[in-house]
Amino acid sequence: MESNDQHSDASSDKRKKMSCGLYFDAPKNLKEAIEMSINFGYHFLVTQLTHPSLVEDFDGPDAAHVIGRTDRILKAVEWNRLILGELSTSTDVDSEDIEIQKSSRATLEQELGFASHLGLPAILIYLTKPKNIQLARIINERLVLGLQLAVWVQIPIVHVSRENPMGESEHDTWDWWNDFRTYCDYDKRLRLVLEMPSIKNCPTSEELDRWIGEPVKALFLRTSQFLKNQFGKPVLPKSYQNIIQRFMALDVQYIIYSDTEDSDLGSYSKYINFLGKKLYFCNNMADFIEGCEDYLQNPLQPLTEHLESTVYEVFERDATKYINYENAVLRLLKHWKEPREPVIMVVGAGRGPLVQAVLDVSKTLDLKCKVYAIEKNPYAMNTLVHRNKYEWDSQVTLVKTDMRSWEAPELADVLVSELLGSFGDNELSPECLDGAQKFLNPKTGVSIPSQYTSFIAPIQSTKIFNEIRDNRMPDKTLKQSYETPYVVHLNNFYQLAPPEALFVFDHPNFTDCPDNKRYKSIRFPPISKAAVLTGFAGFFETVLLDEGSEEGSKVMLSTNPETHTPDMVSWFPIVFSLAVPVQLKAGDVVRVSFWREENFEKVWYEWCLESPCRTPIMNVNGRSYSLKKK
Ligand SMILES: C[S@@+](CC[C@H](N)C(=O)[O-])C[C@H]1O[C@@H](n2cnc3c(N)ncnc32)[C@H](O)[C@@H]1O
Repeated sequence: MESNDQHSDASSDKRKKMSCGLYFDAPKNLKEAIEMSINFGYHFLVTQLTHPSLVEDFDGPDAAHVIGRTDRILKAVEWNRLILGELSTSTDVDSEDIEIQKSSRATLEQELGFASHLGLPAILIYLTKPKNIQLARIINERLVLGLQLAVWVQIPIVHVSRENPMGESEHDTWDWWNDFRTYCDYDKRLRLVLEMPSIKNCPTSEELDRWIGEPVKALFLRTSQFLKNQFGKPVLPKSYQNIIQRFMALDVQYIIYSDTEDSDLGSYSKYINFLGKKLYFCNNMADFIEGCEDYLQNPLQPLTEHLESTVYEVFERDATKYINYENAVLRLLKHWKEPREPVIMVVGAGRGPLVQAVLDVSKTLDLKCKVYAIEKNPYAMNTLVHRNKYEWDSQVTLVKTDMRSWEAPELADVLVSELLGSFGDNELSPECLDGAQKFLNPKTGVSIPSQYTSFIAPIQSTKIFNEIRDNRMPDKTLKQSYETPYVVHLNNFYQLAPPEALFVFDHPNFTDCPDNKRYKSIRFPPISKAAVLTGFAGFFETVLLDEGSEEGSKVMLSTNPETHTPDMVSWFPIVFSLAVPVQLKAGDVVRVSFWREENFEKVWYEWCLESPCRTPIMNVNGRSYSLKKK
């Protein structure tokens, strides 16, 4: 059983990760129960720590000291790896009855102590009603005092009243969970176990989206929820498969609870494994991005740091990106009518993929071009020199310089660049291209790209919030960590509204003094479900070439989820966090202000929430994060 956050298991293979646990009701012989479960293909066992049947053999004065079964029945490593300890379901620390409250608290505290004594990786508790504040206080106290194990919180995935129409009132079980984890300060040791609903009450796609933004650790399935195929083997109905497919991205585990007569429990774990492989292979992007999920990366500082070989290699694996660039250059040069060779300058050439794209177009059109490659990174320049000699027949003029200070020998007809970060302008493409445009023909010169726009969307991701809180860099305070944007392949998150356009940059920008400062206040549509706002995800769209207003006249790249370029993997979103999560009710309006600021040495963003509450402005004067211009 994996109890802790494991974002760092970057090389793990999801195909092997359909980890299944078997729920075993108070087995008399725990050792045998484990052996049987393992033989059936399960990885862990869920069972009670204490149970009346486990202590009934004792009487006399010693009986008062019996808590549960003896720890010597298993080795420490077995307790630690194989047992998820279910706490008593008969306790109710939130009871109205003071006596029940008191005795429940005593039992709960004893069980928590016993679970720690046994060295279990995790315990399982249930939320069965809306009010769990006493339970939250006790668990939170343990967490704050340094509880070593994870707390799995089991809850029905859909409203109780939908499962039981005779229920007294409408409850959203997400609210129970949200209250509970909020009282526990979003502690990352709290993980969710979601009970699969009855088939007629499957959650809506939007309800699922919100659960996907939660730290879901396991799905709880009853054997009665399986159908039998023509060979008598268990299979899940399509609607359950669809739910499982959504949660596979979170690497969830599965707990099987036997509520039927079927003794072949091995066929259930086998089926779940089969399903894992089947659903995994439906996701053709999985291999490319696996291991990066929800992992915080610092955005690149392209002007002050030289990119490394591995980074260039990752860019170059993204065929889609270069096919689109090649297409843009091809569509532009197709119309070349001048009686001279077009001058094409690739600025920020890296190891040369865009130079290659230009040379390929030249060959396709049988149009000789004069090609320059401008690059400031001496190590990338070394690669360009080799490629020019051995692959490009020395046709390319290489210039090792900062494009902003280059005195070009002639004007370019086309400037080709890819200086875009996850937020479009956040790797200083505007500043670099404004500096380079002095060697672009002012009348007819074209920049590829000609425009880019950043987009933002409000998100809920307590996972990212906790990653920032718990893994901050030693040289940063907590405040600085929240004020730093991170590049993240978002996985465990819920987007609360569609992305809205933020800052637009056009190239070339032949004004006297290009101004790349920006300010915009964005009001998102009212949110449809209660949620927790933890920050904003940033994306971009870029127009590589714009040939007019007709449909299909633009060559685009996009990371905006609404218009994402299919199969393009070069950019993950950027995340701007808030310093504290903000609770939102259905219908609340999120309004945010964003600034792009600059001075002579750096560029930075500031942001703050205006609605439904106001927050202090983050990253004032780029105090925690900025992009250096030199
Ligand atoms: C995002 S990489 C793209 C590289 C390459 N075009 C590709 O697609 O693989 C940007 C490149 O631009 C270079 N660069 C950034 N700013 C520059 C500047 N002001 N002058 C010259 N090169 C620059 C960086 O060193 C880096 O190699």
